[in-house]
Amino acid sequence: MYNQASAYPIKPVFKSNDPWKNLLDNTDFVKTFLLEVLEAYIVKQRWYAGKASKLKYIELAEYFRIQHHGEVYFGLILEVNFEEAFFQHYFLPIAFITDKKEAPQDKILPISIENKEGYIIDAIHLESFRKLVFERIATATPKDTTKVQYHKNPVFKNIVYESSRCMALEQSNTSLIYNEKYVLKFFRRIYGDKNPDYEMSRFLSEKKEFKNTPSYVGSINLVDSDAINITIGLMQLMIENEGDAWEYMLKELHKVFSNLEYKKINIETLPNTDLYQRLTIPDIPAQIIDWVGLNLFLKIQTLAKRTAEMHIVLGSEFEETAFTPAHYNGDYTVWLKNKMLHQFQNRLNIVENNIHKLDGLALQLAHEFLDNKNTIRKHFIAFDWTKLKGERIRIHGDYHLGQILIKNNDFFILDFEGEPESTIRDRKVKQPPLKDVAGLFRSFHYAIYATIFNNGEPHYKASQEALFQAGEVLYRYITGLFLGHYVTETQNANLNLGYNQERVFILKYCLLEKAVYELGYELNSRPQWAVIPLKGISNIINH
Ligand SMILES: Nc1ncnc2c1ncn2[C@@H]1O[C@H](COP(=O)(O)OP(=O)(O)O)[C@@H](O)[C@H]1O
Ligand SMILES: O=P(O)(O)O[C@H]1O[C@H](CO)[C@@H](O[C@H]2O[C@H](CO)[C@@H](O)[C@H](O)[C@H]2O)[C@H](O)[C@H]1O
Repeated sequence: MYNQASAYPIKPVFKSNDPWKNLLDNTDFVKTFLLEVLEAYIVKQRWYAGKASKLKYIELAEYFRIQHHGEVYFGLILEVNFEEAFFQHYFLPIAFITDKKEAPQDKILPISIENKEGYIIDAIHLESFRKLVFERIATATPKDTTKVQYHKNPVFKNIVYESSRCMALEQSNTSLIYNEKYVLKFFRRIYGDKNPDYEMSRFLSEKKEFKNTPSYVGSINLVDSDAINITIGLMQLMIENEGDAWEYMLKELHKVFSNLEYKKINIETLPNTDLYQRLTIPDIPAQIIDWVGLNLFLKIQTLAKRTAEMHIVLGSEFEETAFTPAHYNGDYTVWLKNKMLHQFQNRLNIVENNIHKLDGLALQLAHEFLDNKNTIRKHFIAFDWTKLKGERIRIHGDYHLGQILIKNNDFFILDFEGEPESTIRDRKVKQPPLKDVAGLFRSFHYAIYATIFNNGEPHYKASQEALFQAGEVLYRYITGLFLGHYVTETQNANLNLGYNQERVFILKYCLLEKAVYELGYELNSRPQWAVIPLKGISNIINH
């Protein structure tokens, strides 16, 4: 039998006399495959989101065939059950190959089928599978009523397969590039509903023709045994880009912090401004422009404009109820407070369980976080909808600099899947658009502190305290300028964000929420980064 601890054996671990196309009807095979192979395989995958929990067992929830003449692939929907009494679903397409050169990586299981020795592999590594999927989307008919439904935007006619490759990026799903022109994202973790990325992509690009997101090309949805529509794949036009806004920001900020010494700037005498004041470029003192450079401020202005345009489009629907704007009410408030308190309790627990991983400033700030738990809890409870007059709309939900591509000095917004930890229903709840703005502001804060922590002393001569001080001044001007443009744009388009005090209240509420969310994300996936949200939380509760 297969030993999970060892490397894959050379000899097939399973022999089947059934043909490949019937293999999943063989209950012995399914049992061995799930129990003895997939458990070991899945936990090593980049897209597996259950790493912080203890896997109990895997079940095959559903499977379907993707086939053409003699070519057969299986799409597996795996239900991963955890010791902590919850489950997650994953999509894994599989293929059988007899020539291992066909897929040098990611062999799941050596197997002998009808005396032919070979491997079961993740089908995305096989060109013939990628080609078949592409052709299915390219030739999709407007009304597909089969179990696996392929859809395409009618604008895309006569697309012929030329090439395909895996994107090979650090990402939570798996994206393929076709003809160097299209990106097909296979969702790995899947939910019993249409994926918000699919819904938002169709709404923004197909229905509203919003230009600053990749155009929707097509999709694959599975209609499961309960007639629920599950999104498996989303195809969009590829945006040839110069990198993402996170990389751009880190590069720019390194220059900005280097300028402190290069331009002999006295951090103590830098002019300052109030937090979350609406600014325009003429409001920014010459000394600050000289230090930071006008270019970065102009970029922030463009990003504010694109963000506002996205929200204006998302707030412009009057028919499709999934997108029509809503007002604050009691139900929303109960939902929000429950969610916040649950998330906060979970974060307290994560911090307590991981405090041994922290030292120095991070440890000090973690103690401050725990000591302030009542203050933070009160902040989350202090949400009084009767005082709020603005609108709630569908939002991006996980808006940060890593979700934005840069091309020709412009920004393109991607990945509308929503916050990874939220349930699929929660991700579709209409939220204040300022929640996205808060996501981005946290990202500016992250970029500033990542620059200080990553480059630190060897590069910058100033003390860490002085760098924090300069970083906070910079944060105030960047966010103020962003707000100035964002609020003006949305007001001109009659998107109601509420009155000034309301806007600042929502922004601060969402900033703390996001920083608390991030603390859990970092402690679970990269504890050395936890200092960044901890510093963010400290700044928010102390100002
Ligand atoms: N349409 C596109 N054009 C160009 N690059 C893209 C496109 N879609 C995704 N990418 C690249 O792939 C990365 C991951 O995409 P994303 O949708 O965020 O996937 P995930 O949900 O797996 O995080 C993006 O950060 C971007 O670099
Ligand atoms: O995988 P996703 O992109 O959906 O988002 C998760 O991972 C993000 C990190 O890649 C994480 O973002 C946090 O770190 C970013 C820098 O790496 C920073 O720009 C973001 O502001 C910060 O939230 C995100 O929170 C998490 O959901």
